[in-house]
Amino acid sequence: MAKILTNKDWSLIKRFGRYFVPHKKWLIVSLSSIPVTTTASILFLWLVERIIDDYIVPGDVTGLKTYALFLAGVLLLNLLFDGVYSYTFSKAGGLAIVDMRRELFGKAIRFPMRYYDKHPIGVTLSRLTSDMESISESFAAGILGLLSESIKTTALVGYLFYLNWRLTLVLLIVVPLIVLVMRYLRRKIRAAYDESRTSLAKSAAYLQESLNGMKTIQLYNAEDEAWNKYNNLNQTYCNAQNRSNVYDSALYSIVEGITSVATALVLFYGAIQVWDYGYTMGVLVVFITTLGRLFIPVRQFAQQISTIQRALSALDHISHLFEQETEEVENETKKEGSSELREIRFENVSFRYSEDAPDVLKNISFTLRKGDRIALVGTTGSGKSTIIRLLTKTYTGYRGSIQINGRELRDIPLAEIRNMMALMQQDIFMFNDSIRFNIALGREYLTEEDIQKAASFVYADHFINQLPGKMEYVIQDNGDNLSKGQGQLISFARAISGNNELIILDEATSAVDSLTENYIQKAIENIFSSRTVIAVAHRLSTIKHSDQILVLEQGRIIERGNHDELVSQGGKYAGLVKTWEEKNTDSSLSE
Ligand SMILES: Nc1ncnc2c1ncn2[C@@H]1O[C@H](COP(=O)(O)OP(=O)(O)OP(=O)(O)O)[C@@H](O)[C@H]1O
Repeated sequence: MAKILTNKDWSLIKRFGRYFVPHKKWLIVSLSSIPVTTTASILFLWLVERIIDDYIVPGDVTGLKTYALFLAGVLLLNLLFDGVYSYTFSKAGGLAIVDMRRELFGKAIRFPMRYYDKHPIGVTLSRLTSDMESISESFAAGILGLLSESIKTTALVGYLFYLNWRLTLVLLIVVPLIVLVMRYLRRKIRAAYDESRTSLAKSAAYLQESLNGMKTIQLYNAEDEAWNKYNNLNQTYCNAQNRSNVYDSALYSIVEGITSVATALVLFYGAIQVWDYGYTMGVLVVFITTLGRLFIPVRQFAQQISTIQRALSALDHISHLFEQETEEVENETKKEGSSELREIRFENVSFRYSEDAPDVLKNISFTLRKGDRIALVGTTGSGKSTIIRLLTKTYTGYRGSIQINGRELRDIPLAEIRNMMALMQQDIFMFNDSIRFNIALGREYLTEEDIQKAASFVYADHFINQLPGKMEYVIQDNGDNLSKGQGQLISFARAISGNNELIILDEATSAVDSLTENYIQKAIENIFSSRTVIAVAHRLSTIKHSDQILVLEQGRIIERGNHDELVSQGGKYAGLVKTWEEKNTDSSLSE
């Protein structure tokens, strides 16, 4: 087996072997049954030889009956312990895989945002589902059989040596040939499996993306393009899978052929030995019986090699996920209340999303004190959201300095930051659960009163009270059964309920009906009058309520001041306001 598995495979096995440690009692029971089944197999051969030579050939029927009963007992014992072995081994494997899956999901929910920027969700999904499935199947079908069969085979070969070493050598002539074939095909099988796992993950990613965007696909009549793309990805997967099937079958057939040759050789050479050297019929029958039994594991081994290769390929993919660094984990992430905030200071902050990308923020400096309201205004892509992402530590790696209460942001634990601020997002994610759940979002310290208060503070109670079931109303499909404005009000209630000092408002640009718009404006006024706010603002009313407006263009702050100051300066901001006043059709200040 050492030649069949590479060093990398062994290190993968060692690395994931630790998941078996907590379930070792099942492994111990399982492994202890191997000596019993191995002894029973040899005992079986010995009994067959005795029955033939001592009772069948001389015609002793009474002794034959006793030995036949003995033989049946040995077979029964073998069956029983084989059962114990499979059950306990699968049990240990199943438990280890559940642990592995749990740990991997635990990691996946802490991957930094930049991980999900670069890796489609579907790929991670496929690692967590089909790769895990494949490890679990391979474990049950592959390693399970391989382990006990290799021990039994070794013991059987030892016994055959003891019976007739010449005949055993004839039998073993074919072994190097089998190993060579296995080594050659192993590489091919592994490559095909790697390709098939990768293409499966890609097609799962596309499937997930198109199911998410199904409404858009249908609205834009893009069904054919989506179908063709999925079909191509699926075809690539199918081809890779076919290739691995071809190698699988080739391996199986070649080993089958080689074992047939070995059987013929043993029969021929064995018969000569019986005639020329006076070996008993019993020994020959034992050899022929064992031949079948001996090559069953070898044939199985050939098959198991592919199952194991599939598992190793899946393990390899999964290990990349395990190696992925996660965000800082702190116990107090869900701590009640907020950390105190006195001042946030950006000094000459520049940032780019990756090494080879251009700076999207250039020398940004501003100060926000407790109680201040700052509005970030600017054209699309000017860097407003990026400032928010840096402040919330969603992205790290900025140049310059960002200080909160005099401490550098990169040195402040993530949990402390998250306790200090709450984000009201444009694209809020809604879970398929009640409105109550979607506001509280698992923060156990929030009481029913906190949730109700938060809803009424942001004027969400008006529409919630009209829904069937009120707070129990179940939100579906990421908010499809709510209007955009209602979704925003829930996002406000979600953010405000945590009592965090700083509210970060990423104002939505989508137009809502005038009644909801009215509630949204009043909610923002309420938030502005009670908290420290930094807002990516699009509504003129929001901007006018701010103490300081930062106008951004291509990653730089080009103007700063309050509404009146900026209007009187007659610059970019004044132009934006003028355009808005001329249009005067809606309240958005976006270009
Ligand atoms: N995850 C990302 N990876 C790489 N580049 C990004 C990423 N997010 C944003 N950018 C780029 O950074 C620049 C600033 O984007 P940002 O989202 O901060 O703009 P914005 O002012 O908030 O725009 P909008 O008003 O449209 O939301 C843009 O050029 C954008 O393409």
